[in-house]
Amino acid sequence: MNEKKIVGEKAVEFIKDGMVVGLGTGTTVYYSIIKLGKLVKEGLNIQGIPTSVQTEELAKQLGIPLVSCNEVEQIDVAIDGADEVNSDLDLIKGGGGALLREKIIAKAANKFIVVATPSKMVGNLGSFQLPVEVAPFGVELTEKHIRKYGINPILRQIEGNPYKTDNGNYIFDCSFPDSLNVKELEEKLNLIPGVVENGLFINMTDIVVSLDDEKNIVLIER
Ligand SMILES: O=C(CO)[C@H](O)[C@H](O)COP(=O)(O)O
Repeated sequence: MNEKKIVGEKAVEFIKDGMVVGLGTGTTVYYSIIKLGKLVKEGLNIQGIPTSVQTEELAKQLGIPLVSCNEVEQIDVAIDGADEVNSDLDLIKGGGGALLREKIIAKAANKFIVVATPSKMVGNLGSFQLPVEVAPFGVELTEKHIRKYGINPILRQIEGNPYKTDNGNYIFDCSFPDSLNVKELEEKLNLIPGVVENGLFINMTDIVVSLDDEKNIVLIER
């Protein structure tokens, strides 16, 4: 049973003809995008807004018409994955490094749908290290400010070099103590000069598509 495929494809039922659709990034929403590509070939008329270069390339291969977020009046629905989802439907995202574009699109969407296998559902956010996107300029100063909150930031590396996002920035993967309130943490991090965005998505999710203990599809609404 491919859980990612099941939840990914289910979310596509929310997409109707004529919609502008935010296309998330990752291995779960991948199945939503593949399904959308099939439906487009069968005549579904949508415009997609990709949240990463990786998703843009996939959508192009599948023939999904794309549009820039600056060219549309509104985004009807955005579908995306998550690294963690708590019972308030707050999220940690950014494991794939696309958190900035994902958050811009999720915030702009009339409906934000998260596709999450049961392994992503947690009691408290924070077992997954929180991705924080930072400007390369002054990165060591930014790191010192992040540490002041009791957070332990580790610069994401790829082949011995700092990982670079699609926006040319770096990412700190941050472990933080349970005592920190995630709603406050989201705001505090973004007040630090040099922090571009963080992967806490608070009060943004409308629906989570997941599976229950019997592996039935469940729609959890906020
Ligand atoms: O936030 C993300 C990318 O920045 C992804 O949505 C998140 O990492 C989940 O990915 P996957 O579905 O592959 O587990």
